Amino acid sequence: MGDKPQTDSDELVALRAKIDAFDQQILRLIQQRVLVAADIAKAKVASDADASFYRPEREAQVLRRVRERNAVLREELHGLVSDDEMVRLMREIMSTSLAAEMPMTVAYLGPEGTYTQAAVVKHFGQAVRSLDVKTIPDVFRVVEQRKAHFGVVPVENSTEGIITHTLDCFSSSNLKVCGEVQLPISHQLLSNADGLTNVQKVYAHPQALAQCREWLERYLPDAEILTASSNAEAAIIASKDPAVAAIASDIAGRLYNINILASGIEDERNNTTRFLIIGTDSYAASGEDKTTIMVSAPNKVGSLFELLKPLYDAGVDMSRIESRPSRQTNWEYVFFIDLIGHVDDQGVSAALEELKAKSAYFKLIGSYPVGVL
Ligand SMILES: C=C(O[C@@H]1C=C(C(=O)O)C=C[C@H]1O)C(=O)O
Repeated sequence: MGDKPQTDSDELVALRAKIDAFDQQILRLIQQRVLVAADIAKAKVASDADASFYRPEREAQVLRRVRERNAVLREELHGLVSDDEMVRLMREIMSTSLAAEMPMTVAYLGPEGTYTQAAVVKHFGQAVRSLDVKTIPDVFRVVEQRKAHFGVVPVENSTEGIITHTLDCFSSSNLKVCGEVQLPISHQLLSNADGLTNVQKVYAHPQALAQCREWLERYLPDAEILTASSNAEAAIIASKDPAVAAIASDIAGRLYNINILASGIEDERNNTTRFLIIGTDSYAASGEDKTTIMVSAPNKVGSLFELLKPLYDAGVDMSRIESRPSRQTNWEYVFFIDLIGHVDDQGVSAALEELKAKSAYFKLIGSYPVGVL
């Protein structure tokens, strides 16, 4: 390396010309793809003025096909782009396309920098408008009031289990689940303190505190532990006082100008949170779907067994069951059940009809594509 500007070899010049030619094609194809999507939007509105342009089931099918086709292309071309990466790129192209037609607003548990916001971007892509609200019930409220097209709420965590607050919101809301997204969660200890010994207080959302309990006991046994309404809220508090630390994401650290004192402090590796997408509409089957229902069994011996029997008989897989107090009568429960399949699938709909007939209360919370990203 000398002072002279480097001259590119003929080989490099030729390879760059190849890249330029591909870029031209990619640009043209993206513009053309978006124009076709715009035609689809017009056709949808022509057949139904209230039609929603966004179709989660179709997007899931497109992304699944990208994953399958990419696996074939990797073989054929000895391609280097992983299936996950290709799906993410396609997610962004669809996101941009949708925003060009109909900018969508998605409400989430704020403030900016929460994991829920990261889940919004993962599911809808960067082009979506995200609207931060203060609480999980507020997410439901703004979607009900049509101030946002969709909402994203956390529902369960692989370390800490169910987020009861979210399930309880479904009891009093008629919103439908129309999607799910999983996000690996890695927590950082954010603080502008000069080393761990100078941290006097730690703020975090109760879920994050629970996911980092062992780490805190080991490395900050003397710090006062305090809860915040969200991890990003905790980060804001920590940004104002160097004696305070917050448990939050690296995104929150960058956003609020706080250093990372320790990273990956969650007790379980593979710590993952599952989020639900909530909206006002139901959608058709994507081919690989889940259904969530809320039921209560009549108050007599063996009734839960009786209630679930139709699912068992029809061979419908139950992937989760959670019980919550009914909030009507003490010691009576409602059950939240996730099934594999869509309510329009023949086996599922027949089994659900039977289950409904046997239940004291039944509500379909939604059928939605199994998360692709
Ligand atoms: C183009 C459509 O509408 C929207 C855009 C999609 C896309 O860009 O691929 C897919 C589903 C919808 O969210 C469609 O329904 O096919």
